[in-house]
Amino acid sequence: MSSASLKEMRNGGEDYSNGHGGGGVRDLYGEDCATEDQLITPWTFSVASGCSLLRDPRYNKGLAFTEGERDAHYLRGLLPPAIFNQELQEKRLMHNLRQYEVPLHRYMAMMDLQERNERLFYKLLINNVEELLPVVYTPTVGEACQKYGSIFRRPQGLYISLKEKGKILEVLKNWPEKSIQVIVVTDGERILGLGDLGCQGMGIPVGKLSLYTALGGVRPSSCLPITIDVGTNNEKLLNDEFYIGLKQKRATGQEYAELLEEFMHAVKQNYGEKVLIQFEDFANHNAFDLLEKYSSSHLVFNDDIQGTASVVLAGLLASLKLVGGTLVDHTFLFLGAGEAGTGIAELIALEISKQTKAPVEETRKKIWLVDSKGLIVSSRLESLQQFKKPWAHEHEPVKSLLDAVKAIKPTVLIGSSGAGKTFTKEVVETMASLNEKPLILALSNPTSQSECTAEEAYTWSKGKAIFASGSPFDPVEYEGKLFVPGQANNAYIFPGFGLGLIISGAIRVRDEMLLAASEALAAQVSQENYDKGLIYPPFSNIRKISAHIAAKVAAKAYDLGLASHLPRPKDLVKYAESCMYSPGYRSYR
Ligand SMILES: O=C([O-])CC(=O)C(=O)O
Ligand SMILES: [Mg+2]
Repeated sequence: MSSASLKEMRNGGEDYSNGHGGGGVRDLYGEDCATEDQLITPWTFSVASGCSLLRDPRYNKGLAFTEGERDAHYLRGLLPPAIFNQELQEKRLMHNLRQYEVPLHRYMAMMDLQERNERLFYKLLINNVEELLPVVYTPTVGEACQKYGSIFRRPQGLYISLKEKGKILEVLKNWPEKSIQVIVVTDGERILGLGDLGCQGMGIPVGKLSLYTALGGVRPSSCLPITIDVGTNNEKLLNDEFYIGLKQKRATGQEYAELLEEFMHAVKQNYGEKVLIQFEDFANHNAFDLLEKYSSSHLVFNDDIQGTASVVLAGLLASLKLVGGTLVDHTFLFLGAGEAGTGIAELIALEISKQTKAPVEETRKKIWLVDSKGLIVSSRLESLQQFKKPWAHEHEPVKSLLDAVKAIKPTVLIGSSGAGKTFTKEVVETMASLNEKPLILALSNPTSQSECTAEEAYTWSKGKAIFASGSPFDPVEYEGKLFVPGQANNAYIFPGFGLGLIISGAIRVRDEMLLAASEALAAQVSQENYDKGLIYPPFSNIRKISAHIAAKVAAKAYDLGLASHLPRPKDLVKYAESCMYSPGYRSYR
């Protein structure tokens, strides 16, 4: 197939095919935010090329190429005669997907689609979000990471290993897209509640970024998934001949810190100050340090600490409509004092402090955490890791969760330990005996690590519990009544949060922005949702929800003087909506 050059460019645009294989129909995104309409004409040029156009997922439309496009782009004979519109393609693919009974097969079919026809992939994901979220994201993505070595086909992100030390800037330049707005990076040490999956953690940044696009409307071309490979301590992977990562124990200490430092520096040098770096699924011992170290010099966000905190706070604020009172009337008990547990605890304390004007040192006293050694109390202070110290309140030692529930008498019980089946029948029954409407959140992912199932929460509490979980559960019928569990997953927050940072050109993340995001999400829960006992709105409305979250986050960035995109748009919700990527096909004629 010959490749004839047929450029129609205005404004002296440049060829973004960047020497990594060319051809196809290319478009230029010059602006940080441009609507789809703006993107169609003056910025489009084409390099007619049949086969390479069909093989370029960003521009391929498969059977949806029109007669005219087939003529203009040398596609004649490369496709069967039928022409399908995108709706028919969507219908066909959804039909095919539903034939697979094994969730991992659905995941693989979706990944194939993403690599074949990106717009169709996003069309499916956006229009069938409730059905497909569990496929491309939690829980199936967890299994995909566990088996990533054997299902690996094409690299979907950048791999930066110890071998690239000293060359990270060059590695970043190998990525074909130049205008990056969001990076999700993991070092694979704590993938969901599944532990150290090393280099195979790549499924997580890929999955999170596909939600940035589908749920938050961030353009796919400006998203970059990265896995940092410093080895793994997972013996099974080290002994697996199909393992795709470095076969060595994890580098730690200075060696680790130096690689991360080089990475952070290279990212800023290559993409500037406004690129958002989302840390994902790092182990506790690195997550807190990295966030603290880089939050004053980079635009960084830790999804497991801050995103989870924001989504849980939103659920708590919304739940007050069902249980009454204000936040300060509640007592909180956590099982798990890692990133999620302490992150959520701190954000609750900040919100109570904001509402009551009491200092945060005081408001923390309503919040108790249990870790693997029992209740965190002041007599343990010396031996506690730094991030647990603020939660060491005066109390006698308590060993088990059940005893802690009995001693503290919480109104809200939150599981964030990554360990499944830890909310036992006795724990749930005790919560129900102490409270008219106990709030029980089983946040650990994927489903196998959930502290209890939705069915257990409802039956053991005799229908009294208000329940939400990190991984999705189906509705449960108990004594003739249907209970619909909520999904307290950070996927509600990070896409809209990131969009808010992008549209305002924010240069730093602040806690006030997280509080704003929580309040925005809570405000999206409708009376109809409350009537069903829900404390989160359905994911089917997520794009609208994300626009509202983005608007509140952007507003905060402007208020705090951290926004670099001036002037401030008048209607931030409308502006956020206008910036969102939409996956409809564009005409190449
Ligand atoms: O990925 C998810 O479903 C939520 C999350 O960040 C985690 O569990 O680490
Ligand atoms: Mg995570």
